Order: sequence, then C-alpha cells, then structure tokens
Amino acid sequence: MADIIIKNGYILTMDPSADNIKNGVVVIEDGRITDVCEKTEETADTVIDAQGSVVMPGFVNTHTHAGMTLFRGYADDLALSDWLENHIWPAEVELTGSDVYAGTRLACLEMIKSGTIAFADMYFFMDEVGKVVESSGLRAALSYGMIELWDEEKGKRELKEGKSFVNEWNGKADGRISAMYGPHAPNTCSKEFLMKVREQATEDNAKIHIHVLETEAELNQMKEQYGMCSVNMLDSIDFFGPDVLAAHCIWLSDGDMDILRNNNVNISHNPVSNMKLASGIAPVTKLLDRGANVCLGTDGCASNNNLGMFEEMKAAALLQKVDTMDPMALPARQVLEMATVNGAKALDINSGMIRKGYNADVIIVDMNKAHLNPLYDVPSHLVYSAGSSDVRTTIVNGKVLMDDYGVVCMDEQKVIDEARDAAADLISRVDAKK
Ligand SMILES: O=c1[nH]cnc2c1ncn2[C@@H]1O[C@H](CO)[C@@H](O)[C@H]1O
Ligand SMILES: [Zn+2]
Repeated sequence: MADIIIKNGYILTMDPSADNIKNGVVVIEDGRITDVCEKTEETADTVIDAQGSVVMPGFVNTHTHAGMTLFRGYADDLALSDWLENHIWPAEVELTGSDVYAGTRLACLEMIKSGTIAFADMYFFMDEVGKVVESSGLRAALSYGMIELWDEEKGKRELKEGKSFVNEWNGKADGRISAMYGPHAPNTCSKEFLMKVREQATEDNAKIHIHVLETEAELNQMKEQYGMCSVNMLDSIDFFGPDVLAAHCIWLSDGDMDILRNNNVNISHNPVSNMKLASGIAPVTKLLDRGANVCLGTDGCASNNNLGMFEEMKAAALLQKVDTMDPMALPARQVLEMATVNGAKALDINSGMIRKGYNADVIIVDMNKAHLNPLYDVPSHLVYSAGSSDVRTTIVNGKVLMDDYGVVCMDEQKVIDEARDAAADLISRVDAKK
C-alpha cells in the first residue's frame, strides 16, 4: 500500500522525457514518487482528489535570507548601499538567535503556503535556521553568511563559524538539509579569504553560495581594486565550479557569461529584488541561450517584499521581454523550468519534476478561480495569472505540509504572532540605539 495517491489532477510533469497527463495519478511512497500514470489499481493511506487542479513539482527558491521576513517593509525605496549600510546592517547588529528563529519560521510558513519545497538561504544564527527547517519539513541548502571586510582576524572567525555550521548540518534531517559555505560577496570579502573558502569547501565537500555582481558599484570597485571584474577575479583563483551558486549576476560581460557557463556555475536570478533596489537587469536570455543553469530566487523579504515564486516567475518573464524588446523572450514554459528543474539542479536535489524515483516534492495548484479561467495553457496561467494563494496542497519528501489550504506542520497563527512580537521588540532595540 502506498502512502499517498493524488488523483484526478492535471499532471504537469516538467519532465522533458514525459508528457503531461490531463487526468492523471501520482503515487507516493517512502518520500519518493513511485508512479506517474493515467490510472492505478494501487491503494494508499491518503488519497487526495486534485479535481480542477494542477499537480506539479514544487518551487525551489535559490536565493533568500529567510530571517529577513522580520524586516519586511522596514526600509523601502532606497538605493542598495544606503539600504544595506544605513538601515539593514545596523538593524541586523541587534538580531538574536530567537529573532532569526521566529523570522525563519514565518518564512517557512510563507514558503509552504506559496508552493516552495526547497530554498537556499544565507544568513546568521544558522543553527536556529537549521532547527526550523528540520521541524518544518521543508528542504534547504543553508549557509552562514561570512562577511570578512578585509579584516584577517574577522575572516578567521567567520570561516570558523561557517565551517562548524557545515560540519554539523550538512546532510541532516534525513538529507533534507545541506550546508554550504556562504562568503557574502567579492566586494565584502577579500580575494585571499575567498581562496581559503574555496579550499575549505572542496575539502568538506560542501557547496558555495555567494552574491556576484549585483551592483554596478561592485563592478567599479573590483576594477579599481583588481583591474578586473568579480567574475574574472573569481575565475583567476579557480573559485568556480558546478558546486557554486551565484546570486544576481547582473553586471556581466559576454566573456563573463562564457566563464560562468563553462564552469557550470548555477546562477540565481532575483528579478523582483533587482528591480526594487534598481540593481539592474541580469542577462538571463543570453545566459540560457549559452546553456547556463539559471534558476530563480526571491532574495530576502527586505528587498522583495515576499517569498512568492509565482510573482518571481512573472517578473522574470516580463523583465526579459522589456529588456530585449522581444515579447517572445523567456516564455512561460522556460520560466517554469527555472523555478523548478533548474533550481533543483542548482541545489543538487532529486526534485523539480514529477517523475518516478524523484523526491515527492509536489504541489497542487487550485485552478478553480476567477483569475484562472478559462484555461487554454497551463504554463501560461501558472506564470502570468496564478499567485501564491492558489496553492492548496504542499508535499515535501512525501509528507503533507499543507493540506487543502490548511498548514499541518506548524501552528500558523502562533508563527505569525511570534514573528510580529519578535519584530516589534527588535525594532524597538534598534530605535533605542539611534
Ligand atoms: O540584495 C542583497 N545584496 C547584498 N546583501 C544582501 C542582500 N540582501 C540581504 N543581504 C545581506 O546579506 C547578508 C546575508 O548573510 C545579510 O547581512 C543581509 O542583510
Ligand atoms: Zn541576497
């Protein structure tokens, strides 16, 4: 007997080797998808009727700072350097482990409700984040954000903290958690420090998550300091590889794109954050045309201001169209791939497709809504019309985390209340220091 059978749904497989099924069945056992078919004789403990819904792989949010939900709407409409240096970093000084715990719980709740099954996070107090992910049931690739600022002693402490997190958490929660090294960016970490991180990551068999060329200011600073851009500098120290997840990658030359592609670097595109902070437009279509693995991320809630992947998909598609002045650029199907298949590849998880043997990381999207009718093309609706609140069921690793709009893995109201209280207390401490 199987654990879960989902029936009567439109199965959007995202599997290049399998067609979608108009009225199909997904069978789940021991955390895996064991069958994808038109009909089954199999029985299960739980049978989910997905009538009028789309059954699809859940989203992978490949760049976020989950704990930053506490700063949602705290400092908007500012330039990135002003926003980060004068508002966010001074507030982050006051952050405690329990703040990050509460903020990350809120983030996980929001992600489960909006169909995200896995996320890549870079933040502080990562033990707290690990605990939250472990109990929430989600998957995550977590990293302690190391900021060295050309201070050798600080660099040693940061690397030590990064390493102890990796050693403790990599592979935890039945493999749902992986731990990465998270050097913040090439303009906040020295070349020497980044070389040490690269070496350590290889030694520990851990991946690397880093911001790359998010701003033109970074490009200018790098040129001044090293006579070359971040991508060339990182390439010169053999930093790149398929185990690197580079967020943003906006200010790229054609040569930089070739370097990223040839080294199989995973590129996390964050269109909403990039637009909100006016960071620029990443050359996504050019990267995809080269065969680079480009996935999607929301960035933190202080620069988005939510963790919804539907909104991110739509923004990605529209931004490429207006940037290239080509309405055919980045079509719906390709954006969906970025949000599922490519994200799973970046995090090296067996998810992102509804396929036999893959992780049972499945969402059910309710299409019986005013804004989703009539229905001609499923990918079109998912990218251009659907929203976070259309997800009715979220399953991760074969466990139902949200069942027909009801979150079952945590007490929703309690999570919201605790995050609200933590934020109020945090901001009053920040204000008291002013
Ligand atoms: O868009 C961004 N660009 C650069 N840094 C960011 C952005 N969003 C958040 N952080 C910062 O990165 C660190 C993560 O450990 C935090 O300091 C966070 O505020
Ligand atoms: Zn970021």
